[in-house]
Amino acid sequence: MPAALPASPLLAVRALAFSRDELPVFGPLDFAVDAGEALLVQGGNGVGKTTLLRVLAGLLRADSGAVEIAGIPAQPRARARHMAYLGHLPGLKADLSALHNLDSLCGLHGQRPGLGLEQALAIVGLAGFEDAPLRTLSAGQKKRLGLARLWLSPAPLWLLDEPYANLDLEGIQLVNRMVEAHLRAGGAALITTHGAYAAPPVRTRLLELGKPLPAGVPA
Ligand SMILES: Nc1ncnc2c1ncn2[C@@H]1O[C@H](COP(=O)(O)OP(=O)(O)OP(=O)(O)O)[C@@H](O)[C@H]1O
Repeated sequence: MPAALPASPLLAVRALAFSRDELPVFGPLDFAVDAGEALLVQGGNGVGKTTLLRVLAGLLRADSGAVEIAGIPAQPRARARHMAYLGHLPGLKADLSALHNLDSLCGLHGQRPGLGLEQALAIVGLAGFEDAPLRTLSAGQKKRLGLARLWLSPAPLWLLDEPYANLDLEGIQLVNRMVEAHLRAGGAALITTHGAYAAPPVRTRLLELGKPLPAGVPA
């Protein structure tokens, strides 16, 4: 009997590079993330963490390199099915209520079965805020609404840009519990952070991005 082939990683990145105005922002980078695993993308301000996640999400085009999702080249349809992106601007509308925001995002990107919108709001501590317009929520409450959206997403690969920003201690623990449960269920997560202070206790790889020196600055 032939030996079983190893399964492809959920995300595989080869020689991925991105530059702006011919100045390198990151890369070439090679890494992989398996199901059940987190990749912590670390580095100081301006090293390219957000840019990397936006390239992976297909929001920016890389100069060179390849991105594969479960062994398949990351075309827009594969990205839409497999990736959920939580960024600084999580695609929420200021004049819609918390519930309507979730409803419209689930309509666009899908919703995992067996979990209601109100239930997701309660999980992130927003019970009672269903009808509140987004513009009346605090920065941390908006982040929690983004987390409810994430929790409702059926996508296995989470791209989390500074998920702890604006959250209180209980919110930070909520993110870590969500990541743990998502990985236990066979998902994976890329998490950008300035430091290791809030890393969830899960199987984790590290990707340290370094700062490219500005032109004219001595090494
Ligand atoms: N829209 C843009 N136009 C031009 N340059 C940009 C733009 N966005 C980011 N940059 C530059 O690209 C580099 C990487 O930025 P990026 O936001 O990816 O860094 P980061 O590591 O996420 O930083 P931070 O920790 O401060 O959020 C920085 O030098 C930044 O100045």
